[in-house]
Amino acid sequence: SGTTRPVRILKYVQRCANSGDVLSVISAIDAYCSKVEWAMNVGDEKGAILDAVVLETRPRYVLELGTYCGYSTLRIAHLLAPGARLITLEMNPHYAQVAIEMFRHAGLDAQVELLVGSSSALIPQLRKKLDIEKFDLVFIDHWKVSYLPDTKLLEECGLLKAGSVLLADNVTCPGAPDYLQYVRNSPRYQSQYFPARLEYLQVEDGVEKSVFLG
Ligand SMILES: O=C(NC/C=C/[C@H]1O[C@@H](n2cnc(C(F)(F)F)c2)[C@H](O)[C@@H]1O)c1cc([N+](=O)[O-])cc(O)c1O
Ligand SMILES: [Mg+2]
Repeated sequence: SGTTRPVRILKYVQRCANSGDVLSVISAIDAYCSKVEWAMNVGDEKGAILDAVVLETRPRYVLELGTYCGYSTLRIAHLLAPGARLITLEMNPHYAQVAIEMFRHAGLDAQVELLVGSSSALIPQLRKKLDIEKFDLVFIDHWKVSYLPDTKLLEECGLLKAGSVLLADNVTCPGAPDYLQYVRNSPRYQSQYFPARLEYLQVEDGVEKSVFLG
């Protein structure tokens, strides 16, 4: 039909979730994607791991690679302290528009800064463009082949400091083997794996938390 999957998810949220209530938006997305059609949101099980890492990190500056419908953006934004900044990168303008509408429905559009473009174009501009020195937390959930090159780009651009936390989705399914090998074998990272099911399915996945040591 004429709509895209993100648009169908957004319409369901706008119809069924209470506006201004981020938790009802999050559960509406999970309800739709578990009952009606699967979508690549981090989901509730891995989302709870993301929540725990956000709460323990108490980040002031957060970067997300891969906004899609904004599900994980909302989970993160909901747990940030006032004054913290959440930057999310999306290269598909259509997905970006859906995400902005999703943030509006949740009442969090003022809490999130969404940039549209490729990571290779945007990451080198972040310091100058956004006046951000370093990120305390990076949630990586975009193209799996981009995890490693973009992590190296974040290092080269001086956007990580000792203690910066990288949390990567899907390191088991679909998998990011070169990224895993890098963060698990580099002396510059302390890495830890959290097994969890792939969103909305009985398939094994997991997230990798890697602390940059400087
Ligand atoms: O392919 C998956 N995810 C790819 C996710 C891709 C999303 O990240 C955006 N992006 C690309 N580059 C940038 C940047 F940063 F450059 F701006 C942003 C893309 O436009 C898309 O919205 C995936 C697949 C499965 N699965 O089970 O197949 C499960 C999952 O959880 C997944 O995340
Ligand atoms: Mg994912």
